[in-house]
Amino acid sequence: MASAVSSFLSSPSSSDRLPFRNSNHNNRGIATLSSPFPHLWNPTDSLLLRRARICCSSTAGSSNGSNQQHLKTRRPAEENIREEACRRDEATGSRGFSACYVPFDAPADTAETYSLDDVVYRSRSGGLLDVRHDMTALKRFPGSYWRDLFDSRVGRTTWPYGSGVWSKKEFVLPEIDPDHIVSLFEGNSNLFWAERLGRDHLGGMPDLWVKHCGISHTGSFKDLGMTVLVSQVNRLRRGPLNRPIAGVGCASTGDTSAALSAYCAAACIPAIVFLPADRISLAQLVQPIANGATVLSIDTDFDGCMRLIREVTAELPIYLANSLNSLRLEGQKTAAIEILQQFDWEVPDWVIVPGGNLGNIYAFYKGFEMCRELELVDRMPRLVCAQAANANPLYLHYKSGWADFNPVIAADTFASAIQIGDPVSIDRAVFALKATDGIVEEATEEELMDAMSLADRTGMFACPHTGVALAALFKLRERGVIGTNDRTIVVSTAHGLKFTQSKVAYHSNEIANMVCRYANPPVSVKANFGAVMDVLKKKLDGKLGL
Ligand SMILES: Cc1ncc(COP(=O)(O)O)c(C=O)c1O
Ligand SMILES: N[C@@H](CCOP(=O)(O)O)C(=O)O
Repeated sequence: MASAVSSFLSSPSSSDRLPFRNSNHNNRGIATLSSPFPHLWNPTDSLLLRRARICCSSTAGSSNGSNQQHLKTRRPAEENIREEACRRDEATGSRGFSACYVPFDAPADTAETYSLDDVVYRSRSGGLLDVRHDMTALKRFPGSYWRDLFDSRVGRTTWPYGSGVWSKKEFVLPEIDPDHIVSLFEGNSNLFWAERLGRDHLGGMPDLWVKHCGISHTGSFKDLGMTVLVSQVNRLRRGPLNRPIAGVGCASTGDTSAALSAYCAAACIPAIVFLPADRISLAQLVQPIANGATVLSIDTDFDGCMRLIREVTAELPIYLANSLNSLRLEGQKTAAIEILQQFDWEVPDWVIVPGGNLGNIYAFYKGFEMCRELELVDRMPRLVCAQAANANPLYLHYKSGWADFNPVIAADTFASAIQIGDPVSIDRAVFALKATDGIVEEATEEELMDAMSLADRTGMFACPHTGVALAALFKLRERGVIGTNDRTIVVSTAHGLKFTQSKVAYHSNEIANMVCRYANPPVSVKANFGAVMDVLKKKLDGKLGL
């Protein structure tokens, strides 16, 4: 496949390779006339004219306009939801909310800040960055205001709030113009009550839930972060900023690349993805290919790809889309806010997250912590990060009592998307776990595949990474750390359909040194009634009433 794929490859033309211009220019303006993509969501003269026309026509003829404000009039036929949002946003704008980059874990009064319009991934000292919101501005409103506002936006088509990410826009990218947002209405994912798994296999756990972040546009939680990152790139590339960003690039174990490619394709922005050759599933490989990305299948592991993309993005005007870029985490943190919302703003006891490059565990921390600080809720859940034993640098670090961190060479694992030995967000993960009295667990290949397959037996179709999180849950229940009645959320990070090869191997009993306890291979039967009856009698022994 890799060689077939190589014929798809093409490099960006050299004329696109303009140097970045870092700037503090902070655009608060609304949609512009100079978009490089006139065919795409372009606020052209005619849109401005239409806006003006619509504003006039909606005030004219409504002599008692204020009495009717609570009634939403249908948007005019010639206007789409994006245009409607721009018209509305001219009145409301960012309402004084703002955010900037600061060094990760910097003191409140740090002088080192960067505009989100800067292209910057590292602090002056080479450390990680974080997006810091103006909490004083947000605190002007009580927690109940934010709860009601977010609840009022769920499940609507109003641009951009129909997205589970952008329904929390004020907590994400408060200043972005709705016209620059690239959203596929991601988020709002199912919080699945794992009734049978909890009851039959975890000692009667009545309050066990699976947050299905993988039932999403590209089949993983990465969509939540990518809508934010690609929206910001769209803003930078379009007027008035007009930054010469030739494309967006990432290293990936399969899910980041799928999300990046889809969002870039939707926004007509070139995507470049570096994939470790022969280490990702076929379904994941075909996603960026189908979306028209430039796909480089590289003869190294994920950590090698990550080193290369960092070098390349330092050299070329290609914007980095990995979670080293803290913008991504602003979108991913909304999954935590969504969980709170789905429980009517009650805080669960435990949240278990599979970890690889370790951005997501911090994103969950950040979402919960922001809601606590702004008094949407009154406490924090305890976080568990679950790793595959074959790729467990965080687990080893935790077991050493957070002594020196040592990267590892990650071995092959069925949880291929977390086959990462040198996670870029190690500091963020340690911070999140320490702040929540968190725990790190690991799962062997057999444990993760059994846990995934057992969950499937109860009606799920989990991915192996969710299997890692479920295996951690089994262990913590066995040890009595998680109690029978604890409200527990397992974060499912990808769709099982992306990982059918591993399920086929398991159910075919084809995996060396693995018992495959829950394997359920199909039965081959001759095409005659007697043979079929024999199989059914044997299978349903005693349950046929014969
Ligand atoms: C399916 C899946 N689960 C879990 C993870 C781990 O997320 P993170 O890298 O943010 O720790 C990833 C990516 O790394 C993933 O693709
Ligand atoms: N699992 C990830 C690995 C890269 O993680 P990122 O969050 O830093 O982009 C993937 O799917 O590529």
